[in-house]
Amino acid sequence: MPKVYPATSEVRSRRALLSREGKVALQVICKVPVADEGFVDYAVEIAREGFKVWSRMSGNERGRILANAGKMLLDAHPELARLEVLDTGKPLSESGGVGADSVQFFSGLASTVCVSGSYIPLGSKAFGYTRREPLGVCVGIGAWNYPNQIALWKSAPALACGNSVILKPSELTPLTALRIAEIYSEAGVPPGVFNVVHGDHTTGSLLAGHKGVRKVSLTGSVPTGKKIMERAATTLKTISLELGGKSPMIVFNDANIDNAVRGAMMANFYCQGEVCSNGTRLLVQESIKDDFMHRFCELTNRIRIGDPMKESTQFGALITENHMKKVAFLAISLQVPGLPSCPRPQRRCNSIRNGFFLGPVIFEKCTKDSRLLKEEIFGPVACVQTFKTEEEAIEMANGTDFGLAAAVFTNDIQRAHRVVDQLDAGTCWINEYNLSPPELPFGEK
Ligand SMILES: NC(=O)c1ccc[n+]([C@@H]2O[C@H](COP(=O)([O-])OP(=O)(O)OC[C@H]3O[C@@H](n4cnc5c(N)ncnc54)[C@H](O)[C@@H]3O)[C@@H](O)[C@H]2O)c1
Repeated sequence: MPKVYPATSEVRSRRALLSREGKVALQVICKVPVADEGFVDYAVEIAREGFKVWSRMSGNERGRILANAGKMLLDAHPELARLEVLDTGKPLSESGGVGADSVQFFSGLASTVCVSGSYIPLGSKAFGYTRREPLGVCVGIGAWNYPNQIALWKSAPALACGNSVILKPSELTPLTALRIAEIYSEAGVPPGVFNVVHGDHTTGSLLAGHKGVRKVSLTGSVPTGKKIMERAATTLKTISLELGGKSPMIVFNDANIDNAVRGAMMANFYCQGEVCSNGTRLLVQESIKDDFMHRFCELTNRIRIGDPMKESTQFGALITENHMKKVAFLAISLQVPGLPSCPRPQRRCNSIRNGFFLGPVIFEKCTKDSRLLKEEIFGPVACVQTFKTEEEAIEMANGTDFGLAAAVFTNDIQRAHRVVDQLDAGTCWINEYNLSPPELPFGEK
């Protein structure tokens, strides 16, 4: 059952919304309580009780309940998508049922991979065996860009393996987690097994350091990852960190250029560029650069920016005013010298008053030591560089501290795998970008 805690202080979720008439309004859409130390203790206690029940059930029973939840989450997709738009400002067309497929996938593994161990014969007189056992209370701490997906990607495998979960969504996007908790509960997940605790970094820090918690999984920034690592070390708990990115997308001159441009659009402007794995460093072979840029700018100029609740909108608002200012600052003031190659959509954004809108920007003259190429911007800013040889492309691609993702676009299958083999990145795509089904692992190397 979702727990409701009395408020000690409040986080206000403030959003710029475009109404159906196209008018813009800044409004408070909800207030959520911030869990303090007492509430965190309470949540952990409840989750420990839930764990006793859930971990004793067979994998098959857990799988059946999770399969129910997966189906109910899919059915609730329109409602969850609208909540996600309210939470994030991203367009409805991109707020799809991401995450429900993960619950369905892990429901199928609950009675097999999640619980099975191995049998090891030790001669005629003995044998040994290994068991996969649930850890206990697992905490998920989420970022604001994909609240629905993060809640489900974190909870589905943990629940399938018999753990109980406390989810702390980002303080900027509190809405979907509560609806997800209701759906889990209606699907048959026992009380105390999936719990939502709201709050900011103080609540996250309390959870990360809590002695009753066995594991913390964070999706967030590198600085937060370091802090959680420190806090978790005080009680020697296991952690998983899904952090930031500055990923390369390499386009060779034998690639299908239309497909590569489609990939570059997905890798930079989907979800207003607020995607950790985005290919924001576009490395294009010199001989096709003009053709690539022409088609890339043409498609970028056609992006439909506007009311995120409209089905036809492709590009919504950034998460907060502060984030918009940070993205704009990095994008505009750090590019020296030269103007962006494709600033036209910016003019459309300027005509939308009061919203946190920032149109897509493409820079094609990025200098090697520019901060634009080094720091995660987490907004709709693409940086194009050129290379001459395969070796040069690999060296440029690996010139980052963030080894999250990468992609290679080429029609030469041998080259594709040869280059991927040398890329220092967790997820590598070939002639694709940001494809992340639940069957595949996702994340850092
Ligand atoms: N690799 C991935 O899968 C992935 C996916 C989405 C977003 N991200 C990354 O997330 C970042 C953007 O999200 P954000 O701004 O919400 O990140 P953030 O690090 O500011 O916050 C993430 C979460 O951590 C909590 N938090 C902050 N400080 C904390 C602390 N000291 N102790 C415990 N919890 C704390 C926040 O309340 C929030 O819930 C980007 O860097 C992006 O690349 C990564």
